[in-house]
Amino acid sequence: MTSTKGLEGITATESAISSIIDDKLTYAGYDIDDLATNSSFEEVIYLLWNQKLPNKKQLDELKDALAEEMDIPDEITAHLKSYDLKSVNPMAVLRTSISMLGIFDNEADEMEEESNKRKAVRIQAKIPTIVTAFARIRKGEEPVKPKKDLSFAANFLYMLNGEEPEDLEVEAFNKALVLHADHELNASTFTARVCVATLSDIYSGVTAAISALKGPLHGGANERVMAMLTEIGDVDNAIPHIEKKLENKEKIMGMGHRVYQQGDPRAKHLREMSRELTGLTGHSKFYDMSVKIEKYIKENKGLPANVDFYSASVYHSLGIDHDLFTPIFAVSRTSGWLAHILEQYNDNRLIRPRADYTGPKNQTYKPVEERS
Ligand SMILES: CC(=O)SCCNC(=O)CCNC(=O)[C@H](O)C(C)(C)COP(=O)(O)OP(=O)(O)OC[C@H]1O[C@@H](n2cnc3c(N)ncnc32)[C@H](O)[C@@H]1OP(=O)(O)O
Ligand SMILES: O=C([O-])CC(=O)C(=O)O
Repeated sequence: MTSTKGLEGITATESAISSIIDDKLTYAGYDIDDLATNSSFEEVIYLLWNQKLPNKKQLDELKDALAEEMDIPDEITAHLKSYDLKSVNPMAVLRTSISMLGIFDNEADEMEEESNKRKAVRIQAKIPTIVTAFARIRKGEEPVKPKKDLSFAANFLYMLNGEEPEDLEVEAFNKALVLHADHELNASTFTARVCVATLSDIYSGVTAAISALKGPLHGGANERVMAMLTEIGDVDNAIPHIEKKLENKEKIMGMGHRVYQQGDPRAKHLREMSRELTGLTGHSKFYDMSVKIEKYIKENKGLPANVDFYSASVYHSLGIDHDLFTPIFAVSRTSGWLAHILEQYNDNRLIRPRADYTGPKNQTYKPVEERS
């Protein structure tokens, strides 16, 4: 047997949901540039789950179904109030909350397709309510009930801040949701598929995916980008700071990608949003630093910025707490995870690769008293 570290270059499944070919990303055949410019997040949810764009009636039905399911059980709100709120990691809270949500769903273990589709709507609808309720509770504020007539993006910002957002904020947030929604067989999506390929339930699949997204080499990079920019503090300090990190063999968060060689097509949209929003909110220095770092890393390491790099300064400009950046990624990526989970159930086979054994051989058991 020969193994490939990190499964690099291995094609592990067929999928009709999204593709990355020659550095071009499409969702069900639609170019990400087209979707980022024109579509609502709700349309993208429908697209990922059905591999076609909805007509008006189908879109309205999905919006109604999401609106119907946005409220969360009181037990989840009580659980969100039960933590040592200063030290808890919001991704750990989210991971636990989605798992707990399954406990309050009577059909959690039903495996029929229609039941799984109902649960997909339920999970997608409730995840923003959970993230925003937690964000408010830890500040000593009461959760804000969802407004069922707002768009998905507007509702998130409304539940987070308790007031209806400006159009520009909604537009930016919607675009960020669209850009993060799916990405072929990334680590968290693969995790979700491995989990449900055992015929475990959909809540387990999403909980597993959240666990994988949390790591700094994946979704957890975005909040670390912001920590780095904050530590740099000043545009003139950007390159010396990066040089020092590289000397210490540290990775620069938000840079590099397993699949993209030239560039991540999502990054240019987030770069432009960062330029605009940091300019409007008096945070231009974070954009200026980011541009310098991106250029330096490209020239010196040949690595492109990934989706996490500019999303950091975009979310910061929207006034969002830095440790909510990764949960927000999860709110969006849930749409992709659910699409992949449904696709996996639809044509399932257990995912079980092999390992090249490198440990000792031909050992003989000795009783503990005889061991040195
Ligand atoms: C949504 C997302 O998940 S996008 C990715 C988010 N993650 C990050 O931004 C974290 C920073 N980036 C990384 O760690 C990597 O680029 C990954 C994890 C994204 C991809 O990793 P891989 O394809 O496994 O590449 P790997 O980590 O093996 O790196 C290959 C080489 O490039 C270097 N490299 C890769 N990324 C970086 C980086 N961000 N900063 C500095 N060096 C880097 C590695 O040190 C390694 O160098 P070496 O060959 O001299 O040892
Ligand atoms: O595809 C990957 O490896 C990581 C990524 O960019 C994503 O999940 O959006």
